[in-house]
Amino acid sequence: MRRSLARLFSTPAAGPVFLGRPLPASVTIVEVGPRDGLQNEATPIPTATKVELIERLAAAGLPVVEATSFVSPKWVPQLADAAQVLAQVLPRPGVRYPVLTPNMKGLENALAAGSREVAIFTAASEAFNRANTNVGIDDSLRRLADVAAAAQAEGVTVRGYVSCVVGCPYQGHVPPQEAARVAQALDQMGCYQVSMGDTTGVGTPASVAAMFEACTKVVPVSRLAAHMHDTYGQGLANILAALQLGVATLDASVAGLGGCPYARGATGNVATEDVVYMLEGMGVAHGVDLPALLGAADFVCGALGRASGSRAGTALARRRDKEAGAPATAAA
Ligand SMILES: CC(C)(COP(=O)([O-])OP(=O)([O-])OC[C@H]1O[C@@H](n2cnc3c(N)ncnc32)[C@H](O)[C@@H]1OP(=O)([O-])[O-])[C@@H](O)C(=O)NCCC(=O)NCCSC(=O)C[C@@](C)(O)CC(=O)[O-]
Repeated sequence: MRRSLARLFSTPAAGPVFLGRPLPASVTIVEVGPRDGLQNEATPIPTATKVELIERLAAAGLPVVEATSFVSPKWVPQLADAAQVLAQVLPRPGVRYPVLTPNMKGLENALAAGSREVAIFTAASEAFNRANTNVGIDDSLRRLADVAAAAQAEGVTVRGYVSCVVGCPYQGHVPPQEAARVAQALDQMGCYQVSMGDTTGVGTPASVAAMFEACTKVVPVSRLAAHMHDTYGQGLANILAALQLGVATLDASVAGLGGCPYARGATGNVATEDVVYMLEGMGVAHGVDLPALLGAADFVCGALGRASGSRAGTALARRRDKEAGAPATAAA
């Protein structure tokens, strides 16, 4: 598989360049499949399956695997086993397992479960934020400031999320300045990074670039991440737009799993396999072992009884299986 991929791509001589402009030499992929991917699943998934998925993703070289959420089990029943998941995941050197915490109760539960990194979340859309967390944007920012301060007092790292950064299922267009205002508020709370979420995948490279351009006026690009859903098939194009602006942290979900329970019709994040394939082809270092990632995708798709949502993953798995059946010389 590695040799056959190497035959597809030529390595750029002096760092990755696209249309004459440099891209980040390396990116960090934040794997959100076990949290964002599974939170919307209607059928209960055994804790052991979640734990095995997380461990397979970590073993595939993903340095950050968002493991679960300490949210209300009434709101997101699928992740009610958050503490058990964290208790069972084996620590792995160099890998972090952040969890979502919407409020102080979530933080207390996460700390009690031994979490060392949490993510707080709000939205650039008033209506979505009320649907997702029962409060408006400014009230949520006040609540989250307390959560961030309490986490930091315990030495726990805090990441921020802004949802609906270009469009909202309830109120439509979201102005870039509003996304930037909320990103700046999270940045000022001491979040080490703010991940900008196109929750329903309605963005296009133009709207995503405009949003990031507004954000980089108030938050350094090194502290921004792209969290693109692929509902309208724009996920990779939107990621490319973000990369061109220097965004070097990309959220993605193995097999393209996911969707937000409070954004009806939204499908999963851009698939990790698709992102890795694009980065590989463009000469951007990503640190992920693609065959191991394909193995994790096979595992979760088998457990959920469904086909992968990743186009690259599906094609690569077909290629892998063909090569495995072919004589060694033919696969060289
Ligand atoms: C924020 C709340 C809790 C407010 O929900 P609320 O109902 O307003 O909460 P409350 O403070 O009034 O409490 C009501 C009950 O919930 C309990 N409770 C309260 N908090 C917790 C907690 N943390 N853990 C466990 N239980 C909790 C609390 O103890 C109480 O229990 P009762 O007394 O009735 O038995 C709720 O709205 C919630 O959990 N929302 C989370 C929704 C969610 O997880 N959405 C998906 C994640 S965000 C996302 O996917 C977007 C993202 C990040 O991926 C980026 C993108 O794509 O855009």
